[in-house]
Amino acid sequence: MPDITVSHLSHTYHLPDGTVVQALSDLNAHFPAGSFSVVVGPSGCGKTTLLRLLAGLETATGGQIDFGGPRPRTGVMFQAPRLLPWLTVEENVRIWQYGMGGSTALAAQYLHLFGLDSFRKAYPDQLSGGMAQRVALVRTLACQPQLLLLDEPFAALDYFTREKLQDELTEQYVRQPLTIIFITHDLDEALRLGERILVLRRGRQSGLLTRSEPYPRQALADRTREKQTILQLLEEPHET
Ligand SMILES: Nc1ncnc2c1ncn2[C@@H]1O[C@H](COP(=O)(O)OP(=O)(O)OP(=O)(O)O)[C@@H](O)[C@H]1O
Repeated sequence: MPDITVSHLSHTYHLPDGTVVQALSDLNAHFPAGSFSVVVGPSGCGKTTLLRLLAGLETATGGQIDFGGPRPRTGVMFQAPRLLPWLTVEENVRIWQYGMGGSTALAAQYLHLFGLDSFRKAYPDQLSGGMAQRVALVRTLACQPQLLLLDEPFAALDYFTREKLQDELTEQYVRQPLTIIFITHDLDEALRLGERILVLRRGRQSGLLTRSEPYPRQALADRTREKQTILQLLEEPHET
């Protein structure tokens, strides 16, 4: 899969009272093929809008996204698992694969890898929040995406479950060719996951950090200096 290049991307929303909201404003960004990028920034800076545009769920009002060819096979995951309550765990994974490729064997393989064998026949309301989100991740991966877009997928989870899922995600990332773009407002999560950390402020990129530390990364490593850099990027007037 080729690199993804975002050029002069803008997006505006129009509220019913006529107010125009500039969610993204002349954003330029580069997502190399096979890299793990994290987009971090405060609430309202345009993170979800960027992800929705990358996913093709909305059309940008300006600028372009160049996928270097046809749009890659894309998996999207949100903060809520959005499982279908009338289907079992296994059926939730299988129905997602419909039209996207992926076999029963692959579904079973991912359920096994993520420790969900004994919950295959369970229904979503029989799962904990962490387990439901793990199913959502399995469901996305079992479609063999080339591009994985994740919008704060672990934000609602407790600390320990979040760390476990972060490690499980990086384990998959290391195992298979995958371009990941992960949205978060949590600096610890950004530093734990990202090889490239794109700092977004008021709809524009205000900085980019790169990290080469191998996975799995220590959860409690001292990252004060990097956090300070990101916080400065969020404070200073941006120049891109
Ligand atoms: N459907 C919409 N209609 C109108 N305004 C919207 C819509 N979606 C987002 N916005 C506005 O666009 C701006 C960017 O929103 P977006 O959800 O992309 O930010 P975000 O960084 O993901 O925020 P959060 O971290 O709170 O989810 C915000 O001012 C938001 O209020």
